[in-house]
Amino acid sequence: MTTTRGLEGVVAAETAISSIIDDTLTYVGYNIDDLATNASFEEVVYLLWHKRLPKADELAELKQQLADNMAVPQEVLNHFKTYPINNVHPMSALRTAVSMLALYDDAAEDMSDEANYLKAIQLQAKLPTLVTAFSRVRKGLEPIAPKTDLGYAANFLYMLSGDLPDDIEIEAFDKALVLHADHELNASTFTARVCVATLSDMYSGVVAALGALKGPLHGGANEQVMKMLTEIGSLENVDKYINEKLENKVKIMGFGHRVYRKGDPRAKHLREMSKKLTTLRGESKLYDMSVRIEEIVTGQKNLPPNVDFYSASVYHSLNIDHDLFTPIFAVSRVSGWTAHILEQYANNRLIRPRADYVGPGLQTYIPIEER
Ligand SMILES: CC(=O)SCCNC(=O)CCNC(=O)[C@H](O)C(C)(C)COP(=O)(O)OP(=O)(O)OC[C@H]1O[C@@H](n2cnc3c(N)ncnc32)[C@H](O)[C@@H]1OP(=O)(O)O
Ligand SMILES: O=C([O-])CC(=O)C(=O)O
Repeated sequence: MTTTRGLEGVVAAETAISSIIDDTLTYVGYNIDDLATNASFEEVVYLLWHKRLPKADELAELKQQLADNMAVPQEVLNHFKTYPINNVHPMSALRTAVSMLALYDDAAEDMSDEANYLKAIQLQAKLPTLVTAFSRVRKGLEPIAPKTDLGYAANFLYMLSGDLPDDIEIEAFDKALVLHADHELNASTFTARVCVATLSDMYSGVVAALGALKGPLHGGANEQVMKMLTEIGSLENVDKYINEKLENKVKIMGFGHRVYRKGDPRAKHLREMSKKLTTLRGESKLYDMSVRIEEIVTGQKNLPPNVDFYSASVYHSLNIDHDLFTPIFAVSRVSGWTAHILEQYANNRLIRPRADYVGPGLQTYIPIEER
């Protein structure tokens, strides 16, 4: 048996949801550049779930379904109030809360196609409410109920701050959601598929995926990028800081990718948004620092930025707490996870690879008193 470390290059599933071919990302055959420029997040969610773009009435129906299902059970909100708040990362709170949601869904164990589609809607609708409610509860504030007349992106920003967001904020956040929605067989999506391939339920698949997304080598990198920018503090400090890290073989968060070689096509959209929003907020220093970091890392290591690099300064400019960046990634990616879970159920086979055993050879059991 030969081992492929990290399953690099291994093709482990067939999918009709998204593809990365020659550094081009498509959702159901639509180029990400086209979608980022033209599509709303709700359209993308419909596309991933139904493998086609919605007609106007279908989009209106989905928007209504999402708005109607955003409220979460009071028991789940009350549970947040019992957490040792200073020690709880919002990704851990979200992971726990999604697991708890299953307890209040009468159809959680119903494996029919109809019930599974409704679960996807429930999850997509409720994640923004969970993330924003947790953020408020830990600040001693009451959660804000969603407004059914707001779109998905606007509702998130509204529930977070209590203020109605302006058009620029809504457009930027919506685009960020579009860009993060799906990405072929990334680690969290693979995790979700492995979980539900045992014919476990959709909530379990999403809880597993949240655990995988949380790590700094995957979705957790966006929070780490902001931590790095904060530590660096000024444009003058960038060269010394980054060069020292590279010399010591410390990874620069937000750079590199397992699949892309020339570059992540999503990064340029986020770079553009970062420039616009940081300038608007009078914090263009963050953008300038990011550009200089990119010059050094790309120049020295030939590692282009990934989706997590410029999203950090974008979310910061939207006044979002830094440890909510990864939960926001989940709010978008749950669309991809649920699409992949539905695809896995539709043509399921248990995912069970082999391991190359490298431990000791056959040993004779020694009774405990003789060891
Ligand atoms: C949404 C997402 O998940 S996008 C990815 C988000 N993650 C990050 O931004 C974390 C930083 N990046 C990384 O850790 C990696 O580039 C990964 C995990 C994304 C992909 O990496 P892999 O394909 O596993 O490559 P691997 O980690 O083996 O690195 C290969 C070489 O490139 C180097 N390298 C890779 N990424 C980086 C980086 N960000 N900074 C510096 N060096 C890096 C490694 O040190 C290694 O060097 P070596 O061969 O001299 O030991
Ligand atoms: O595909 C990957 O390995 C990671 C990634 O960029 C994503 O999940 O968006």
